[in-house]
Amino acid sequence: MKAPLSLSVAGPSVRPHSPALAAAATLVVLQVGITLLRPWPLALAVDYALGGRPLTGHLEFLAGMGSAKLLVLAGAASVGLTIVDGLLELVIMQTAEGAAERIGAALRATMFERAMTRSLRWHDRMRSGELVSRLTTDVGRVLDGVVALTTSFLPDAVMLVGVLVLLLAFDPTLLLIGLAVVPVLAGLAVRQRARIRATQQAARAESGQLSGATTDLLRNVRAVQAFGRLDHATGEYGDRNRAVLEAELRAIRVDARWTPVADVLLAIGSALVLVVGGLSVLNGAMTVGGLLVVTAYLRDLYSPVRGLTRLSAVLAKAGASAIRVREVLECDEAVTDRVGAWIAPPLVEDVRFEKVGFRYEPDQPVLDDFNLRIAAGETVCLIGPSGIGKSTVLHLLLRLYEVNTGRVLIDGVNVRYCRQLTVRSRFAYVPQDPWLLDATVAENIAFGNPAATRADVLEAGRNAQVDEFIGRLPHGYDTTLGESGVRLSGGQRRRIAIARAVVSYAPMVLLDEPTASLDPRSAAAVVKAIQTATAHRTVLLVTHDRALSAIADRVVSLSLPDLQDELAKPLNIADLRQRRASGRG
Ligand SMILES: Nc1ncnc2c1ncn2[C@@H]1O[C@H](COP(=O)(O)OP(=O)(O)OP(=O)(O)O)[C@@H](O)[C@H]1O
Repeated sequence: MKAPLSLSVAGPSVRPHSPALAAAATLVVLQVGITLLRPWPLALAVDYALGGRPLTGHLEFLAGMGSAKLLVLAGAASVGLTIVDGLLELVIMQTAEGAAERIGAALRATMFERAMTRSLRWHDRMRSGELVSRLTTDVGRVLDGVVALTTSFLPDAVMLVGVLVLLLAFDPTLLLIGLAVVPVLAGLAVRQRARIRATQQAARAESGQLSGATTDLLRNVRAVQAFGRLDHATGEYGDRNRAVLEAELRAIRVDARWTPVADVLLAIGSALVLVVGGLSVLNGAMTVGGLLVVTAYLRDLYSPVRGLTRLSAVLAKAGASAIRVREVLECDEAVTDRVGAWIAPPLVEDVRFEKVGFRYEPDQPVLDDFNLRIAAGETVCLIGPSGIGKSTVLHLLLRLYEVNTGRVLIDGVNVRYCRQLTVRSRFAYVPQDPWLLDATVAENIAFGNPAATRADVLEAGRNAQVDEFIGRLPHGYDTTLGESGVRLSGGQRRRIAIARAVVSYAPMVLLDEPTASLDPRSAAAVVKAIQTATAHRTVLLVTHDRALSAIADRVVSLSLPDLQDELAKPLNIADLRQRRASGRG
């Protein structure tokens, strides 16, 4: 079966919960046994209590009972079976659904972890809304498939076999008549499953696009309002929304068309049995109770047939979602550590770019034969026109992307052979967009160093000039910043990002346009913060700000390749320290 195979994507998350699922499946089989017993009290009432048939054979123990007592017994048995059935249903629901929720949580956690460790190249392509849709809706549908497999497939199959055996023993002719419609039904179910799967796949793809667009538009609500482009936003959302609606309606039409077809076919089978069985009753070849039992069993036979065809639709939907879940789980696009990767050196000599070539897209080189050496303790300012690749240089140092050619070295060791986490721990990064979380000021600063104490955070805040504005926030360092730090000004956000770098104690600080678009007063505060924060550290600074570039020991221009050889030369550290001491650094 194709759909269950695709559900194997949930396998590792299912395994720890397979005992619970197995228990649920066993109880469901027990429930099938109860269902198979349910027609018999009616037969007892009709044939023996009302019809006066003699109680012989395995019913002889009831022979002394009068008709009234037999009727009460039949009623009580019917109620008793219903109660047991209900209790089983309760336990099955709790066990299976509970296990499904746990499996869902585990699957989401695995997917999230997977997504968080994929390369930025992958994230550049995958919209975050699309990813959210896969983590939530698609995981939910895969779980529906797992639950349906546990609670429907096995019992329906057991029920089918059980009823077939009983009917075969009871009346093989009527069984054959009743089964006449089943091959037609099965053929239609197979075709239907393929159609449902295709329409569901299309609907899920459209839904993912809608989630992507929604996240993008909501994140940019400020731009939409500031530019008065509500028409554009609602237009784009409306188009995507309509596309989802149309795809879902198509999927519903395909799904719904199936129900009446199956019901009519099954009704034809029942009618044939009723006519032929009724004639047998009239001929005296069969009792009324017997006919009632056969028709009840036939209903029980059709119920799993209908159940299995419905299951096929659920699995088709789950299969479409499983493909989308699998795309995340099985994506191996990541910056990975080699087996036996080293701990990155402590950065006591230098960092070097040697003949580095890099491109985000195959046909668009960003860096080509790029060389740069930054000695430990040095502050280098990287300048160059917009889009030349300055931020890219910082990304390559952090090993957020792998270089295509050449090498990035820390103390002479290629970062490619070092564990990513240890490489990143050598750098404190202040990105152009400060990347603040929806957490408190203190939590945002401590993000730079999980071991930071409250005192470390406050000291970093002091050094990064956060103290200058913290008094104006309602709860000081415990004020929640809102999504992306919306409750702060640009300069305030940058100073928190600098405090985050300060608290990290990494030997080298990477700063990307930290004073861009700030007014002179805020820029001066940020420059002061940087000077305090970067004392005694190696610094690579990207800026167009003259005041800020003045704190550098060297300025490197990315637009002048002929300078690069000169810049790659080692710097005299003693000279550097002397210049720093004399106040030039
Ligand atoms: N994630 C990405 N995917 C594809 N191309 C990218 C990506 N990030 C940057 N680029 C491209 O790479 C080039 C270098 O970008 P980068 O951000 O390094 O430039 P920059 O010199 O820092 O520019 P600016 O001064 O404007 O910040 C640009 O042409 C940019 O379009």
